[in-house]
This record gives sequence, C-alpha cells and structure tokens, in this order.
Amino acid sequence: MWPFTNYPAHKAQDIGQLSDPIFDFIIVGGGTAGCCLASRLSEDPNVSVLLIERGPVSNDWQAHVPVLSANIYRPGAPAAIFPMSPLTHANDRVVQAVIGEGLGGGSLINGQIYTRGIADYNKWKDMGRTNWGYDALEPYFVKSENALSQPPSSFRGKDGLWLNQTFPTPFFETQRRVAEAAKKLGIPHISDINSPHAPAVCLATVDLTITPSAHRHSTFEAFLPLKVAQTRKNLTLCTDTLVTGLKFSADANSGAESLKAIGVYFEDTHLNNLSQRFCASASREVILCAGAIGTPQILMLSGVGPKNHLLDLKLAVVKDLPGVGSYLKDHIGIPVSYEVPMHESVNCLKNSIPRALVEVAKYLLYGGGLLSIPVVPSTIYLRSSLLGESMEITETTPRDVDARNPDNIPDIEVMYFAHRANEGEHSALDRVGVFSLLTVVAQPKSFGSVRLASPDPHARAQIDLGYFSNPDDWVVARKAVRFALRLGQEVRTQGHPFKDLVVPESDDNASIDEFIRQNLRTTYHYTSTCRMAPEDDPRPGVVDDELKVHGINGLRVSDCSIFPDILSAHPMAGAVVVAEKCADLIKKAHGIH
Ligand SMILES: Cc1cc2nc3c(=O)[nH]c(=O)nc-3n(C[C@H](O)[C@H](O)[C@H](O)COP(=O)(O)OP(=O)(O)OC[C@H]3O[C@@H](n4cnc5c(N)ncnc54)[C@H](O)[C@@H]3O)c2cc1C
Repeated sequence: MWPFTNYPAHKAQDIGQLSDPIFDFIIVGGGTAGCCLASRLSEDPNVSVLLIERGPVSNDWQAHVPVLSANIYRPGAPAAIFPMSPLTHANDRVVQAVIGEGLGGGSLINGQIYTRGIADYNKWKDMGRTNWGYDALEPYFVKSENALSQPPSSFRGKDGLWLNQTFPTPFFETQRRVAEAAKKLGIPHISDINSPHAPAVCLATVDLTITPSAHRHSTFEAFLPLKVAQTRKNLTLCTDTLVTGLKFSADANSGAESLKAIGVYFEDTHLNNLSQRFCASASREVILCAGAIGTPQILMLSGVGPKNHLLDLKLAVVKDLPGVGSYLKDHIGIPVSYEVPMHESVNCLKNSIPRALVEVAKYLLYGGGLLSIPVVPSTIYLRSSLLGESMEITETTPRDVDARNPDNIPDIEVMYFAHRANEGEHSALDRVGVFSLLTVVAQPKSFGSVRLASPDPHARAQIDLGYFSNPDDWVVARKAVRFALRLGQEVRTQGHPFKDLVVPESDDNASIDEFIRQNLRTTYHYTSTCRMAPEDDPRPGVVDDELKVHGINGLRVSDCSIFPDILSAHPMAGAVVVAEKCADLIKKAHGIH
C-alpha cells in the first residue's frame, strides 16, 4: 500500500448524505482494537460494517520507518497531545496526554513493543471474569500474530495477520553492558518474553511489530490493508470523522429495559457545525473502540456515566453508570538517564549529518541501521518484593517466578534505550549522547479519572492520572529507581563510560521522592475506564463478560478501557486480543461465520 496509494476511506459528508445510512454494525474508533474488529466482522460478505475514525489515513513514508514514526512531535504525526490535570501528588506538575489518532490509533505511533502479560489475565479470571483467563485468551493471541522470530509452538502464532519480530543483537555496546549488569543482579535472560513458561522475573529483547523489511506494522496495515479495504464491499471506512454521541431507541424517561443503541451521530473532525452533524443507524450493534479516553468520553456525551457529573454539565442522563471514566490506570514512568559517547546513542542522528546520511542509506539499501531500530529493544521485568537491600534479586524458587501465577505479576519494569526518556519536544539532552533506563510502576494501585471538560464533543476530555493517590505506589517507585541506579553503578564498574545525567541527588527517601515528583511521566498506557465488572462491584463496572454495556442493548465496548485492571505488560497486544474475542462473541450472538 505504500507509498502514494489511494486508500479508499470516505469522509463524514459521504456517509451522512446517503439517503439511508444503515449498517449491521457500526464500530466507533479505528484504532488498535477497532481495525482488528472491523476486519474480523467484515469477513462475512453478508454483514455490513461501518468503521468511523476521528483521525486520518496516515500513510506517508515516515509513518513506516520505526524510529521516525515513533516521533510523536514530527509534523503530521497522527497524534493528539494535550495537557492533563495537575498531578496533586507530584508538585502539581502538568504532563501531556498522547493518543494515536488515525486508522491504527496507538499502533501508528507507539513503541511497537508486543508484550502479552500472562498472569494478568489469570488475575482477571480470579476477579470473576468468566473466560478471560490466560488459557481462554491464548488462542486469540495465537490467531492474531505472526511471530517471525519465535520457533513454532502451541503458544506463538505463525499464521496471523499481525507481524512481530525481535532484534536479539544489540545495536549499541551500552545495551550489552546493561544486560550483563542485570544478569549480575540476578535477572535471567530469556528468549521469549511472551512465553507462558518463561520466568516472571526476566530480561528479554522484546517482540516488536515490525515487518521483515523493517516497516512499522500497525493494526491498520495488518488488519485493514489496501486489498481488504478495496475488495470488501460490505466494509465502509470513514476517516477524519468525529462521533459526537450515540442514538438510543428510547429516551431517558422510557425505562432502562427498552434502552437500545441504534446508531451514532457524527461530523467532520475539523468542523464544528451543527448543520453538518449526521446520523447513521446500526441494525444490530454499535461497538465502541475509541480507547480508554475516547470511549468514556463518547458514553458521557451520550448521557451514560456518573449521574452527578452529567447533571453538572446539564446533560440528560440516559443511564447512570458511575464506573464510566472512573478507574483510569496508567503505568507510572520515572526516567533515569546517563551520558554515553555520542556514537552510542540515537542522538547521533540529530547531531551528525554525515552519520544521519549513512543511516538513511543503510535503511534504504537493506532495511537496516539506526532508522530500523525499535525505540525500546529490551526490557526487564521484576517484582519489588524479591529485591534485597542491595537491589539484587534474592534467591527464588520456581514457584516465586511462575509466570502464570497472579501473585507473581511483576510490579516493576525497566526499559532501556539509547536516548532520553523524559517528556517534551526539545531538550538539551538531545545534544549529548544519552542512554536511559525508564523505570515503571507496572502494577499501580493509584487510579485517576476521565471526565468531560465540556459538553462540546470537540473539547478534549479532562484526564486526572491520579498518580500516587495510593501511597503504596511510593514504595515500589523508590525500589524501581534504586534498582535502576544499581544497574547504572554496575555498568560503570565494568569500566563502561556512563556519566550521571538525570539521577536523584542522593539515596535518601526524600531525595528519591523529589526526583520522582520532578521527573515522572506517563507511559501512555491508559486503561480501565470502562471496566469489565458487575455494575454493583465495589469499583462499579461498565461492561459484562461479553463486553455489553450494562443496561443498554445493542452496545458493546472493545478496547483497553474494558481491562478490569491494568496489565503489567504493554497494552497493545491486549487491545487486539480483546477485539479478537469481541469479534467471536458478536459472531456467535448473531450467527455470523
Ligand atoms: C506514544 C505511545 C507509545 C506507546 N508504546 C506502546 C508500546 O510500545 N507497546 C504497547 O503495547 N503499547 C504502547 N502504547 C499504548 C498502546 O498503543 C495503546 O494502549 C493501544 O494502542 C490502545 O488501543 P485501543 O484500541 O484501546 O485505543 P486506540 O488505539 O487509542 O484507538 C482509539 C481510536 O479511537 C479514535 N477515536 C477516539 N474518539 C473518537 C470519536 N469520538 N470518534 C471517532 N473516533 C474516535 C481515536 O482517534 C483512535 O484512533 C503506546 C502509546 C503511545 C501513545
């Protein structure tokens, strides 16, 4: 499909001006999960599917080059970047939300890390979510992927549409040194981080959604390639189109029993003109795949959400669902950075024109070199309770590291990569060689919320990440930072140049806490804002175990918002598995093949 092809996507007016725009299914949000779901539902030519996406078809040459497409600040990047609420437990700092907007959603701009999480789903099962344990989901992981680097096995797919591969040979000597240091601290190296048989504490070069020719493989390219878009007459794709609300068959006074979603209202994303607001009908179901920020926003705009919040905004309450937008989770990221020689850092691309030209040539000639490298090639997972005083892993038994056991879910991740890891478009750190260890609180107890800033559907939602609203997270965060510092110390002990750049002033708790407050950042892993849980759960749920919205017929949610709790893993693979499973649930319910 690349480059310069005419991808057949319609605009809002094309659909809105049809005499009777009616489809069997309407999918709202063509992101990571939405592209997969649209592809699966439209496999049956007798089923008509409309997919509406707020962003564009983003298909320029940079969108395909791993290191460039992950630059969310490049001109034309399909990304929305906007400020979130001040973090009350972190000096009222304002950090920016980043969301992928375009066909492919987050998978267009993300770090391409494909991690499943194993015990996380067993935790969901223990929470009472029937058929959502790892064993029930494994077939969907296998179905969706083609794991190019992994040997054939019952748990890795070889025939799926979505490609991933791993890059086991380090691009930089520093990577190799950090891996050595981790081994010294008791972290075993493994070859497949997505194996259910791998230990829960480990270091691995991660699988990345990259093709053999070193192109990003977003879910847009995997599930809705040009051929599918051109040949499936039953699939209508509509981009640059904002869904502004849901249409129900009964109004707020008709009683919840008869409430059914029967369509969506939409308009051109770039207009805000009521006379250009259209409606399309769904004869079977509407499925929300607008992500952990977009999905609760659409529900609340439609009168489905916490009653008092809706009334404050003078919105008619269609269904009081207090869980909508209420339990936002995100991994808390805390970067630690070191100065390394320039040639050991991706920053050499920005600081040396000859080197940049050489790397462009390598990429064009054989798909290699720095442009082909993943943002994060390797990662470490561990559990804070296994760290001793000296920040080394204490002796473990096989039971302690059984990856299937929910008691063993890692609560710390340390990603390492050859550039800075703190936020922002420009930084003095870009002018020197930088290597970073991005420490992550992988099982935060803190949660925040997504609320409407205004009843205007074009306005960005108000996002409160709620970091450290649960003080237990400080204990894990401190250990994560101390572990990273110990790694750094170990690398220096090996005689490798590794100069402190972004590190705490000293090792006491007060210094580390202040360092965390000043440097913490989002990892963009927003989940759990429309949790799959009963309506009367202590943390009230929004959808049932078949992803149907409580109390509303004909409406499901299928994206990261339904996660009952955040995974310790990166969420993109989980989003696709939710979509794969949702497609099966829908096909079964409607007798579709
Ligand atoms: C910079 C960045 C790096 C990341 N790195 C990784 C990584 O390496 N590995 C990983 O696993 N995860 C990563 N993530 C997270 C991951 O990409 C997301 O968790 C995942 O893509 C979310 O999938 P989703 O389907 O739930 O939502 P999305 O992919 O966000 O899709 C939602 C879609 O809905 C559309 N939408 C929203 N509102 C509306 C509306 N009103 N009308 C119409 N359309 C609408 C949006 O435009 C979007 O395309 C990263 C995210 C970012 C932003």
